[in-house]
Amino acid sequence: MEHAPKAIDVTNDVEMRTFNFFTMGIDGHPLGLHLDMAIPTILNNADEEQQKDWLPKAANREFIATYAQTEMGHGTNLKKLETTATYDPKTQEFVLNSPTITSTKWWPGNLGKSSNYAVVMAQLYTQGKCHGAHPFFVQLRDLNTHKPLKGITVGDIGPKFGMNTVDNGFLQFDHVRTPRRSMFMKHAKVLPDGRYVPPVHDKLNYSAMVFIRAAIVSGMAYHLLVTSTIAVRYSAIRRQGEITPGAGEVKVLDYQTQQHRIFPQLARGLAFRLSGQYIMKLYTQTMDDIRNGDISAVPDLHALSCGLKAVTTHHAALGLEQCRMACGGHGYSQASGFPLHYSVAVGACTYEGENMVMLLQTARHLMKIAKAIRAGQSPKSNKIVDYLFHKGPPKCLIDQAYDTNYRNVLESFEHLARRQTLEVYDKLVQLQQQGRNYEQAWNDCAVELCKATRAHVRTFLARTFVEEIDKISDLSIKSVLQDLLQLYLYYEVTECATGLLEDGFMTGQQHKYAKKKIYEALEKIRPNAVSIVDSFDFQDRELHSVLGRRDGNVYENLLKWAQSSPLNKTDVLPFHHKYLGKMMEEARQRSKI
Ligand SMILES: CC/C=C\C/C=C\C/C=C\C/C=C\CCCCC(=O)SCCNC(=O)CCNC(=O)[C@H](O)C(C)(C)COP(=O)(O)OP(=O)(O)OC[C@H]1O[C@@H](n2cnc3c(N)ncnc32)[C@H](O)[C@@H]1OP(=O)(O)O
Ligand SMILES: Cc1cc2nc3c(=O)[nH]c(=O)nc-3n(C[C@H](O)[C@H](O)[C@H](O)COP(=O)(O)OP(=O)(O)OC[C@H]3O[C@@H](n4cnc5c(N)ncnc54)[C@H](O)[C@@H]3O)c2cc1C
Repeated sequence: MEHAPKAIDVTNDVEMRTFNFFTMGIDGHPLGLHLDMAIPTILNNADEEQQKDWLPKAANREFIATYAQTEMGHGTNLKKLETTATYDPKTQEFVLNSPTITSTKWWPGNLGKSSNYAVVMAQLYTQGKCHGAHPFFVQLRDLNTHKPLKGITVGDIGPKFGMNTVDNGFLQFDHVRTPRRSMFMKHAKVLPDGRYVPPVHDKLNYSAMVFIRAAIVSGMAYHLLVTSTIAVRYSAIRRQGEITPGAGEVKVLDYQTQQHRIFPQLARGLAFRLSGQYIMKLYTQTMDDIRNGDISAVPDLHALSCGLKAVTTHHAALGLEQCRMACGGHGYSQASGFPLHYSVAVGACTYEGENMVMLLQTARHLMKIAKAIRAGQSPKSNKIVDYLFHKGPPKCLIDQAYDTNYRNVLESFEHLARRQTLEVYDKLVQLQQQGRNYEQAWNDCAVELCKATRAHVRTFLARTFVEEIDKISDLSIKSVLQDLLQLYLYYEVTECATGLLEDGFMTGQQHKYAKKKIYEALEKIRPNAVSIVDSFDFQDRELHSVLGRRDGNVYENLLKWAQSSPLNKTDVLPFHHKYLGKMMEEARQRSKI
């Protein structure tokens, strides 16, 4: 063979991600931010010349870059970031500075020890005027010695709740000079003489955040499917108690309570997976549109990605905990894998926009739609929000036999989202009429605004699930997935029942009907549960779980796992006689006296 094939093509994004994932686990690694945020920023925010220079080197890993935006004092409110980048036309350089303690960059992943470059978000000053936060591509460490460059203080922020294989870091600039062209110039620009050229849309600089918010949806699907795999497999091994006295101990998966705990997580995982694919396609399409000068889809993408990010991370956090508790005492052991999966997954409730803040971003979008509805405007052929303009049935019809393709269930979700959106909009208007300014009124309505977003996102997730299952042509696969769909839809109906009952849309009888449909779905899913999770084809090394092993050999391996603990290297700990042994010996001596 002339050229032996390389094992991994490091410039191939998919190959690299797969390789990193299987070799470095799920709790992060030194290239995470480089691949997930720095490269997307270069792709979407660097101009052609900058891309030519930076992209091949980034893909080839000639440097490692991170995304340094959050500061000790501000993460959410980007307008108040304090790091400054002041343009000096004499030298055609920007001067980066961290004027206060709170301006210290804090949290960026892989900044602590690994990265030698960073995308730095800083307030751009030129010709005496501030133009808001803009991204700069800044070298932080020497390429040979890896020591911080002059004027740069950088380090690791210390252990965290989880993801401790990621070196999240801090960073300060003391009047560090960087060339004019280190500013990302695809959208906004600073000309050599210092003139500022604004972007066509002032949030295009935020596209890397939008990318991760969209990616998180599939990430949460992954976590939920992994942890429900562990819980289903273990529950099919674990025997405890009897259902029929004298008939022998049953697998705990046969208990209805156990199924009700685990199967909805499985169903939600699938729903998130399907919506995750949708939002990623929307992201790619919108970025292509932006490249072609069309920015019209940016607000829709932003609104949907924020809402999905918040809802899916929150439900994943709750679902993971249910899976852990479903595994009883062994679920609390690190051998279960749950501590690892949980601590990684819940980070996403916070990073890339704190969840409440994200829900409120989507609500801004919903309020604009409500305003248009109240003004009598027509929908704009937008698949995601048009339903808000339509009048649905006055009464819930979920218990009708003719509910083809769950139209009546979807209409119930739509009804709730429409009512919640319009009611909170009316309250916002009313409060302003009573003298509150918009921001005060907004804060007074914030909890209800978040509810509107959740109802809207629930509608989107459910509709996507129904539409995607409808497309499946293999009837045996479709039938299994339809059971999960049934569970998902009626479970979600009961989850938002208060809202549906509140205005008399749904009756108590219909609520009971939804519960009956849940129990029916649990029964249908039970015989297929293990095959369903096996079909995801997760490798044991992904699950990190003795309880979730594919071969089901739990007990023998649990014992081996415990025996391999460092504490069990010796029967007697080396310091035993110095402390506990001594204490007991002294106590025994005293009691003899
Ligand atoms: C197995 C794998 C498992 C799971 C994970 C999967 C993938 C994850 C991969 C890797 C994860 C690893 C590590 C994690 C990395 C985390 C990195 C970070 O956290 S980076 C820092 C993230 N920071 C934030 O998200 C900050 C949150 N704040 C904001 O985004 C904004 O400030 C704001 C809250 C949205 C408000 O913006 P701002 O104050 O600037 O503006 P206004 O409120 O006045 O709004 C003005 C106007 O603009 C609209 N808007 C805001 N943002 C955007 C946007 N991005 N795009 C489009 N439009 C936007 C806003 O809605 C307003 O619109 P208007 O209503 O006025 O029309
Ligand atoms: C694991 C992890 C990795 C991270 N990686 C990076 C990284 O690589 N790069 C980077 O730049 N950053 C990173 N971050 C930082 C992260 O993006 C921020 O922590 C996050 O955006 C939340 O911002 P905050 O910390 O300022 O929270 P705060 O805004 O201080 O939130 C505190 C509370 O205030 C509430 N709140 C704040 N503003 C409002 C509002 N307007 N309305 C209602 N409630 C509000 C929030 O809902 C929350 O309950 C990371 C964080 C974590 C945990």
